[in-house]
Amino acid sequence: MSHPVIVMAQINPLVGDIVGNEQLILETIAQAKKQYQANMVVFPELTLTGYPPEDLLLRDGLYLQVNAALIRIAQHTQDCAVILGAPWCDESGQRFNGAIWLEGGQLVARYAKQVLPNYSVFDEQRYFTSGTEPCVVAWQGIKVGLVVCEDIWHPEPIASAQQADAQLIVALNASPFNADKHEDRLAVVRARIAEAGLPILYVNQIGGQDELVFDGASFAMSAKGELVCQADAFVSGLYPIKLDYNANHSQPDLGGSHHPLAQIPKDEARVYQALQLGIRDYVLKNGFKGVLLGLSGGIDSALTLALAVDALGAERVTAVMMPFHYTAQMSIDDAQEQAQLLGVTFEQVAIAPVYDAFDQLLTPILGDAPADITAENLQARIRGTLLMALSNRYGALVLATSNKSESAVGYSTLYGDMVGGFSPLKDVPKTWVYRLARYRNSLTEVIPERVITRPPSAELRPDQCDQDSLPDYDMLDQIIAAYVEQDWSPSEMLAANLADAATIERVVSMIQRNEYKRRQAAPGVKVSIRAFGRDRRYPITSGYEEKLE
Ligand SMILES: Nc1ncnc2c1ncn2[C@@H]1O[C@H](COP(=O)(O)OP(=O)(O)OC[C@H]2O[C@@H]([n+]3cccc(C(=O)O)c3)[C@H](O)[C@@H]2O)[C@@H](O)[C@H]1O
Ligand SMILES: Nc1ncnc2c1ncn2[C@@H]1O[C@H](COP(=O)(O)OP(=O)(O)OP(=O)(O)O)[C@@H](O)[C@H]1O
Ligand SMILES: NC(=O)CC[C@H](N)C(=O)O
Repeated sequence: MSHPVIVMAQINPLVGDIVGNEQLILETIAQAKKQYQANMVVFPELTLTGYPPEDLLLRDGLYLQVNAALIRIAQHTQDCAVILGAPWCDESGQRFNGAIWLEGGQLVARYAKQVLPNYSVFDEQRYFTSGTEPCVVAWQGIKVGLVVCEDIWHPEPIASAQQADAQLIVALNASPFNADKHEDRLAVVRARIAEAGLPILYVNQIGGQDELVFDGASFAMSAKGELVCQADAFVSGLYPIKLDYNANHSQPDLGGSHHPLAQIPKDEARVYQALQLGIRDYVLKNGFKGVLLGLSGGIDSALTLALAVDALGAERVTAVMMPFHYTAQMSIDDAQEQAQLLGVTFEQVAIAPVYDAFDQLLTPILGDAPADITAENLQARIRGTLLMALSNRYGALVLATSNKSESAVGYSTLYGDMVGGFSPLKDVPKTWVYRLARYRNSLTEVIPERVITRPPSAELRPDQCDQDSLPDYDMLDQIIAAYVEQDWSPSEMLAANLADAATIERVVSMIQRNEYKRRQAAPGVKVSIRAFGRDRRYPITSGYEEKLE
């Protein structure tokens, strides 16, 4: 008996572009047939709309486009089954998150996702009704059960497919990245295999979508829980797997793939590549020619620049140094050196004339007050205005450089260094900014060593240093992780010795007070278990306080 070939299609759809996604699906089917003689091609969750389509799911027109595309795609399934993700809407207006089986030119079966995630970044109960039935299809002498993403994180959907005689589980996923997610997925699929004893094919999408990045890293596990195929992370690709039958043909299993098991990057490399893909897809999918950013000689803008160049190529990146009286010569030198090392266009615009003009206009109103936060923020806002002017003229997106530590405590200027369309380091704590900078330099040195070793400063007043206003970053990041990601109380932080009582209370209060700034901040890639943005929804106007008991 021949061994049917199943191809996992790890692709990068564009949310809302149903015609473009149909084209990508058709090209992928053609390639899977030609290159691997595929008998089945499996795509990720909501392939046709991309994930997450959010309120596009509320538009009637979306379903018309999806249905028309399905009819056209079915024409290409005469000799090969195609399983893809698409939403549907029934006569009563209920919407379902579907896995669609196309074969022999027709729609053979349609499965409705049973477990709809509604936590963290997910909002599926806003749109979809849960399915209640398994969907098991006879194919090439075996029975194949379909599930969709969150289904696999719970025992019941696979148990019900098994009761309906499924012998192989095919899971369509849109599973967003966080630093631990790959291991979590392997563990969850192993747990399902331990319960059901069925082989599982896990197909994930890749690509950036606003605040999410999908890492792919699709895989297949045999009924014994062995990894028989591991796709690469962060790239599109086709991964063929042979279906093996044993002697009596009753117990099919997933056999080998000629594709060697991919190495999934770890630690800093993993986070760096996620950020790189998130930047690339945000910029290109939104139609920008390139990016620009203020390069200050500090570590945040240095890492942002390195990421941008790795994501887009040096020719699409411009760095702008905008010195003022408080800018040290070494900042200018280091910025220039980094721009040269990376081969990006480097512009210099001194901001003193603009600052003086503002000062002249404001003095009659404000008087001769000593330079305070007003003067500091003015410098940041002049820089923001200049960057936006360049953006308008060149069609380049401005990258903001704030990190997660700064966003947490509001250590950035509204309409100043917070300007920008995308904020790559938004979910990267300052301590990780250093780790990622060192990691990038371990590949090739693109960030001057002094940028990494000198104490961080906003250079908005003479001899300013971040640690004049903030606790040490090691301590600050521990408090932020405990409060924002782990939901610890101040008392728990004190008991764990994260800092002294006054520091804990001060940082917690700063995090609470600065929701208004975060709500106006540009989006950025989620890489942690809880990012600011959709993943953490707090009121801006709030009287809630949390103090030490
Ligand atoms: N609840 C609320 N809802 C809406 N808006 C609210 C608000 N509370 C204040 N505001 C507005 O926000 C203003 C205060 O915010 P903003 O003008 O940004 O100013 P502010 O937060 O007072 O100061 C900026 C801070 O960021 C630091 N910084 C700036 C630039 C770069 C860096 C760096 O190292 O990366 C650090 C700087 O040293 C300073 O500590 C208020 O004047 C008010 O207009
Ligand atoms: N002299 C400058 N020229 C160009 N851009 C600047 C300048 N000063 C500040 N900026 C912009 O404002 C952002 C915030 O400034 P800040 O000094 O906090 O960041 P940084 O210099 O990158 O890192 P660090 O906080 O470690 O010094 C910078 O990342 C940069 O984009
Ligand atoms: N699209 C989904 O259902 C995703 C939920 C799932 N737990 C994941 O993140 O992998």
